[in-house]
Amino acid sequence: MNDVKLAVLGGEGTGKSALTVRFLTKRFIGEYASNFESIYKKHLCLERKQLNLEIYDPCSQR
Ligand SMILES: Nc1nc2c(ncn2[C@@H]2O[C@H](COP(=O)(O)OP(=O)(O)OP(=O)(O)O)[C@@H](O)[C@H]2O)c(=O)[nH]1
Repeated sequence: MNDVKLAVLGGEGTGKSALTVRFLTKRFIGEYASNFESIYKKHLCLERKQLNLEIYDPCSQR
């Protein structure tokens, strides 16, 4: 089992949360409460390897 940690980086309002949630749920959700950071965890199988994926989605500084 491999652990993979991923951070989503980008400018304010560029769609970091939308991209992350779409990857995890296959759905586009238009609006978020984006004033807090989130860590998502997902278990997946990629090329026959089991992965524990942790995705860090930071909130922009305002
Ligand atoms: N039409 C469209 N709108 C998008 C897309 N991705 C993001 N948006 C919109 O762009 C806005 C910002 O998206 P977020 O995912 O909140 O962006 P973010 O980078 O996480 O924002 P911060 O954390 O505030 O910096 C939201 O209103 C989304 O609905 C897309 O692929 N298409």
